[in-house]
Amino acid sequence: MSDYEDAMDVDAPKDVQFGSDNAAGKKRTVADLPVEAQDNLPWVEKYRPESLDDVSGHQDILATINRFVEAKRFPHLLLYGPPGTGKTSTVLALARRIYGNKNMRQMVLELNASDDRGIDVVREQIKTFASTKQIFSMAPQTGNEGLAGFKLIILDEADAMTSTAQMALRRIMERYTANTRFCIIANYTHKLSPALLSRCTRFRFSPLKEADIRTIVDQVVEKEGVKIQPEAVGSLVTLSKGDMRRALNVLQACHASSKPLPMRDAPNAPLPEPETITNTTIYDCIAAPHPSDIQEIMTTLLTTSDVTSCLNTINTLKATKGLALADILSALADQLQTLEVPAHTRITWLEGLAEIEWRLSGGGSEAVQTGGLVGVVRGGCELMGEKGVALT
Ligand SMILES: Nc1ncnc2c1ncn2[C@@H]1O[C@H](COP(=O)(O)OP(=O)(O)OP(=O)(O)O)[C@@H](O)[C@H]1O
Repeated sequence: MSDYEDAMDVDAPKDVQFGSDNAAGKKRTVADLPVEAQDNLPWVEKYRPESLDDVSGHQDILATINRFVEAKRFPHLLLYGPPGTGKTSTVLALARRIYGNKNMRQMVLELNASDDRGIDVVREQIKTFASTKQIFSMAPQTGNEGLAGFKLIILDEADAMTSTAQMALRRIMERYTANTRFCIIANYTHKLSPALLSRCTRFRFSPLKEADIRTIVDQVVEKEGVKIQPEAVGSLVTLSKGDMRRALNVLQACHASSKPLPMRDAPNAPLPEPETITNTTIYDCIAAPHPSDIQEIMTTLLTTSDVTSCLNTINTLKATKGLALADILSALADQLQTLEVPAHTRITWLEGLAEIEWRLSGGGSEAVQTGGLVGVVRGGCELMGEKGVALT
């Protein structure tokens, strides 16, 4: 059944499925699922914010959206920004606030534009949904009756839509503005047509601040009884680079791998305590180079003028720890930034590292670019002459 049919098919009996509805039309939430089913859910779904208040960070955006709801005036919305920052969660929480769980099913059409991105989807599914009149009286308890008179179409990953589909969409947006609002979600605005952009109020979801990720991670750690060292939480938060989905997925993977498996010959024997998650567990799970490895590479590059031995150090670490040059490059760039060096050395490093990253992303050879990395860092050091760098 398509998303559109799913959204319109009020009486269809449903199996227990996250986000689906039961026969009475009540939207199922995570809390309605049996405890066992909840345990099997990915934590990103289990802890997806239910209400706008549960969304972490983005205070200004949430305040503006709340004002729209209170004023009962709603423009078409465009939410854009990097993955895992809460765009979809915010729109779903907003829809829940306007319609309540019960009516969401009839009033919201959620399409993932990267699945159904052709012209047919825009012409048929959206058009039919947008043009049908709402035949339900809205639940008065939401307090948003003025807003609840229109339908909401959520177009996730809209930057994957073809340009023809985007052209068709802008006509549809105009034609059905009387009873429909669009929420367009995208990672990159440059892939959306300017005509579409000008019809929406835009909100940029920037990468989440470390404190905002930590708040949710701490809550999940407590609720799930995760055994994790405080410094490992710090590393997880930093390595997530503003992506909450990444933080929760890594935490769940580390937690799963820290749990002992039942013994084959004594399956009912009580299980030993799970191992505590450490910094190393986190770095291994993310496959990020450990800080001590980066320190070793940096010390060698800055203090050894023999290029061959620099190359050997990096290649040995890459082979024994399974590190990728791209990961070494970004971690090393972060570390080099912190050093006090003359401007011309810094410029050489910044330009050179950016060049290597660009060549790697274009498919450049790891071996050749590893040599390039050594050349760039050593070249910057040579510019300093005898003085060298003071390493702490
Ligand atoms: N700001 C946030 N507050 C609380 N949880 C969040 C937040 N952002 C992301 N999450 C968590 O990460 C998961 C993924 O978030 P969501 O789908 O909203 O991201 P997105 O920005 O729409 O990403 P994408 O661009 O990849 O679709 C959510 O289920 C939720 O658990």
